[in-house]
Amino acid sequence: MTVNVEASLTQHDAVVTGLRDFLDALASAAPDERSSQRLLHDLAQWTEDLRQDAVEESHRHYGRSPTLATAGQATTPWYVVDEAAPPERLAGRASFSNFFLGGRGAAHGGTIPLLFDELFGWLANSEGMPPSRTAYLTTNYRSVVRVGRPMTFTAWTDRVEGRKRFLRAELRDGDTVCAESEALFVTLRAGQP
Ligand SMILES: CCCCCCCCCCCCCC(=O)SCCNC(=O)CCNC(=O)[C@H](O)C(C)(C)COP(=O)(O)OP(=O)(O)OC[C@H]1O[C@@H](n2cnc3c(N)ncnc32)[C@H](O)[C@@H]1OP(=O)(O)O
Repeated sequence: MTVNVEASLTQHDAVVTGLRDFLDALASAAPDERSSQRLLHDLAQWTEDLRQDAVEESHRHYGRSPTLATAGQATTPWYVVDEAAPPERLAGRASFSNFFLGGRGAAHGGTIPLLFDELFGWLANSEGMPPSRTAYLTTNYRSVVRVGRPMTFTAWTDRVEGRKRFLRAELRDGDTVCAESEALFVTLRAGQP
C-alpha cells in the first residue's frame, strides 16, 4: 500500500507546514536585533490570539492530520511512510532539518528516539489495534545522522507476547545504518489513561 500523506492540504495543514518551515528558518538564521524585536512582537500577538482560541484536546487540529507527514506534528523530524503494512511493517523516508541540529552537522541525539517512537506508534496503534503505550525504547547510535540528508527507515513488529509488542526499527543513510531501536509497547488495560 502506498500512502500519499502530503495530498490535499487543508488550511490547518498548511499552517503546520508553515510552522515547520518557520522553525527550520529560525534555527538556520542569525537575525539582527531589529528582526528579533519584530519577530518577538509578532509572536506575542499570535500567542495571545491563539490562547483566546484554546479548546479541549479532542477538538484540537494540531498533530491529528491524516494527510500530513508526521501526522501534523511540527516538532517531530519530518518523515513520510511509503510502504505501510501495519501492524507488521512500515518503510519510508525521513530527514532532520536544522531545527533538529545537535552540533557539528549531527542531529540531536534525543530527536532520533522521537522519530522511532512515532514509527512504533504507527505500528502498534494502527487501525483495529487496541491502544498501547511505550513501556521502554532503546536506541543504538551507530553512525552520525547528518541534518539535511535524505534518510530511509524500516520499522517492524519483532514478536507479540500477550499484551506485549516488541518492535524494532532502523534508520539508514544510503547503505549505512545510522541508528537502530528496540521498543516494548504494552496494550492498555480498561481504565488506563
Ligand atoms: C495519521 C496516522 C497516525 C498513526 C498513529 C501515529 C501515532 C503516533 C503516536 C506516537 C506515540 C507513541 C506512544 C508513546 O509515546 S506513549 C507515551 C510514553 N509512554 C508512557 O507514558 C507509558 C507510561 N507507562 C505506563 O503507562 C505503564 O507502565 C504501561 C501501560 C506501559 C504498562 O503498565 P501496566 O500496568 O499496564 O502493565 P503491567 O505492569 O501489567 O505489565 C504488563 C507486562 O509488561 C511488562 N512491562 C511493563 N513495563 C515494562 C518495562 N518498562 N520493561 C519491561 N517489561 C515491562 C511487565 O513485566 C508485564 O510482563 P508480563 O509479566 O506480563 O510478562
